[in-house]
Amino acid sequence: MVSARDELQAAVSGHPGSQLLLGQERLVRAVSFPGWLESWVLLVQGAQTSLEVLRDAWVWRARPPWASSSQHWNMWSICEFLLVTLLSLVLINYMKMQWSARPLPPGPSPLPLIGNLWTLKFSLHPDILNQIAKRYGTTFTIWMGQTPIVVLHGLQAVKDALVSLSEEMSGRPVAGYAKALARGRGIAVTNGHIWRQQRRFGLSTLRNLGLGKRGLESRIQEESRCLVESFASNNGKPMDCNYVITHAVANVISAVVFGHRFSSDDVTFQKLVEGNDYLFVSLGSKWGRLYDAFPWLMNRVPGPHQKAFGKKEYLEDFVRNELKYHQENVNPEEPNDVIDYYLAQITKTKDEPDTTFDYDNLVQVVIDLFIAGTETTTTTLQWALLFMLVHPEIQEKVQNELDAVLETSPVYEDRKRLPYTNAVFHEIQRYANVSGAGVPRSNIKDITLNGFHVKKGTIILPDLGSVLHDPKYWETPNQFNPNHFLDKDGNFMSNEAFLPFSAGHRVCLGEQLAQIEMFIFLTTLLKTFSFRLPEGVTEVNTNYILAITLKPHPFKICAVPR
Ligand code: HEM
Repeated sequence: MVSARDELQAAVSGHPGSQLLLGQERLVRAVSFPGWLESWVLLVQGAQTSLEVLRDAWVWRARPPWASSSQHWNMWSICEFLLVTLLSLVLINYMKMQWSARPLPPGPSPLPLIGNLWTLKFSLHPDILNQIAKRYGTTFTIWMGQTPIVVLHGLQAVKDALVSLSEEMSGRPVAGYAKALARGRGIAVTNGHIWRQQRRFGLSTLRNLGLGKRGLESRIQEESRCLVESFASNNGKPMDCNYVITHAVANVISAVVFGHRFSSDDVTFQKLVEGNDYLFVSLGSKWGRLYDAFPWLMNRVPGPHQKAFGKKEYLEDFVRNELKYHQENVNPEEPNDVIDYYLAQITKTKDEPDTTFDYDNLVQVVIDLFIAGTETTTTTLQWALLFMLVHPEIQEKVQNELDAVLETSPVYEDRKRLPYTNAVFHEIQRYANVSGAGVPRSNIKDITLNGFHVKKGTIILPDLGSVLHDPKYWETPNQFNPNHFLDKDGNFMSNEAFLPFSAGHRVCLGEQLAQIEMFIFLTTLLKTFSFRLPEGVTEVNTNYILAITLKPHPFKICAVPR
């Protein structure tokens, strides 16, 4: 076989323009798909030849050796060559995308390099995904740049994958940015053995913490009393409730993981909450996507992603300090929080060769619980208060039911005696749809989805928003309507399409904690205050802001004591 270098040399000794064309020709031959391997060899050879020509042109400047004294390097040829090379590369890239799209479910045609990013407006907008589903059905493919994502739309498609193929669908795609932040540790962005061990530990610890007299519920009740004080201190004046709710929710997680709460004046705690918030937002940012695409480069350039790494370090130091305190002061016989349980687990498993329980994983598990549990719950509670402002008649009906039923501080068990309140809280979660299009998964084995063969390792997005608004399961999917959860006699009625926490092996780890928390916070607040719009304000924006969660626009609220 004649090597690229031999061909180049032959060309150099021949016609002056032929070496320019050689690289082009190889690139064009690569497009004609002789086969994957051959195609790549030609592509690499084409690029190599082209680079060598350019290098020589640079070294010899305006006078290459084959040129006679009157012949000068023609800049036009270089420009022409570069243009054709570029176009060829774009064309190759496009054809490769089309080629790899063949076995995947149908979807809008991707553009070279950017895929469907333009159509998607560079994010996973629920309305756009709806439009695509109308055209291509419940299982379709979109391209985020060069990466195909199979989207599952509506309850049936999501259930067929997450529930019927729970094990196969239990992978999490871990792109560059999340990987760099979590460094392969913890629960939310790990896979395989490490994920299984850490997740199992997380679940059993949350269950253990729910029991006993210092159980989760009494901690949440304690926090709800502090939240009431924060609202009350504003004396019914207009306030932005984001800050107080975020602190209350972060304090519940603090109680779970560190075993104690923090005063909202505590500067270190404020920095923890702020860092946690920053990291969560940055995970969904454009800088994060740039990092996914060019990790080597992004590691070397400044930007908000570098700030996120700094915040992550602060969070890690914070957790390590707590860890040290626990090691020095806590009785291992009486575990009281996640750190205590984890330390006991490290000791218990230290001689097991395949153990993944160590201090680094401990730190990441704690951070995962903070990141996954704070923003989602805070945002849902914000939506809850916003919907109460927009639907004062619903707020009043809930309050009447609470007055009639509750005599003492609410406990989660009370939901069974409060069917209307329970229905309203479920409807808040359904309608708010804080997880938007959901969290991506990947399949750990080859599977068939809706008749399409999907190869192991494909990114699959179970669109949870489409389930929570699936017209087959909700009478008025686009209206806030508590009747979605009530039967004709006014009893609470569950709905199989209520999946805000997802489903299957990777279902939200904090589902129960979040539900208890939201129930106790909201019942306590609505029993104590009437929530009203500030005087003179007649309208509220109920559209969402598309961040990593679907967030409400900032709003002011008056908490008037009842
Ligand atoms: C309203 C509140 C919440 C909502 C709507 C929510 C929703 C979700 C969703 C949709 C997922 C992705 C599941 C999947 O991969 O399909 C998830 C994962 C997760 N959530 Fe939540 N969540 C909430 C609260 C919490 C809380 C309070 C905690 C912790 C205490 C928590 C911890 C986690 C963790 C650790 C994961 C990753 C699980 C894994 O990858 O195995 N979440 N959550």
